[in-house]
Amino acid sequence: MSSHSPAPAACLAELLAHSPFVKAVQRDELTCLEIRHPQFSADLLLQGAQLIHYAPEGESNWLWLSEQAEYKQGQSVRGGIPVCWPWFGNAAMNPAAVKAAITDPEQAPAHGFARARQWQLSDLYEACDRVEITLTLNDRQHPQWAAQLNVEAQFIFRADSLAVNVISQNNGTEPVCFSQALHTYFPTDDVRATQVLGFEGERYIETLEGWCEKTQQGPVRFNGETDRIYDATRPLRLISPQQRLLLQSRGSASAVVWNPYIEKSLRLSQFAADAWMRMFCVETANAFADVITLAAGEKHCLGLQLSSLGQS
Ligand SMILES: O=P(O)(O)OC[C@H]1O[C@@H](O)[C@H](O)[C@@H](O)[C@@H]1O
Repeated sequence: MSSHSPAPAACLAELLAHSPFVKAVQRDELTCLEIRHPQFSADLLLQGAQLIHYAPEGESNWLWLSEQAEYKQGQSVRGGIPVCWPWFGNAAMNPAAVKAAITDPEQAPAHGFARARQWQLSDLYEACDRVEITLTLNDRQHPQWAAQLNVEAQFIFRADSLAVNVISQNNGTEPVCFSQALHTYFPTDDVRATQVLGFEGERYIETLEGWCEKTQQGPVRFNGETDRIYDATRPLRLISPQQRLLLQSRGSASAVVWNPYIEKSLRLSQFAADAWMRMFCVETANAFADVITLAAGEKHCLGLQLSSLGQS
């Protein structure tokens, strides 16, 4: 069973009417593609190309989604996998080569503009063992962004794994430098009993201590506010009390590990005061020194794959 469908936005509902596994539903102001396959389920928002749910059949969501999540146009939903593009984090803290394409880094929104924009369904493939969806961002103009980059996001859902790829292509005539991240939120029963393995011995930037450089000793644990940019050279194992996942990346040499802990939680939107206990972010990135420069016509793929490590 399979179907290949180029899907212009105008006929989204019509094309999905023939889909065995995918339908478009409204979540308040946002359109969500609900994927209900016999082997897995997923919910993908067209705004931001933001995946907010993926679960193999019989399992709970592998992604954390805030119970206070709001589905409003122009604001990223708290949870899932926001796509930060074409700059990561505070624009002003990016290297000069990235800031060269940002008109006024002091005024630019955090994490770029793609996460708050409407993307379009451009390809859909459905089979007995997987669903593949490609979303394209057609509206790539922003007052703060002076470069010409195309971008699409591919999602490959299977019974036992999830893959997400963000493919950027320079369609201008000059080289473009940019940063980005797949800002994945993971659930945990208790972040204080959660570990991230695979950064041992790696250098990281401690953004909470004046962006100083440190070296990771042992697993990453969460005992306070955490906001670090790691060199990432190996697959990561995310070990929480109820879930053990393997996170593999491609086209990325950096990863951001984030938990707001108690005080910063109070300042976050769509975030309960105690939600810091139930989530952590490990973001597959091109950030800090690991930025991407594309010559005219060149492409780059930033990707992640999540699979289960089984029970301990
Ligand atoms: O609230 P936002 O804009 O989604 O950002 C959440 C967090 O995203 C992380 O990537 C940053 O390292 C944090 O500093 C930031 O607080």
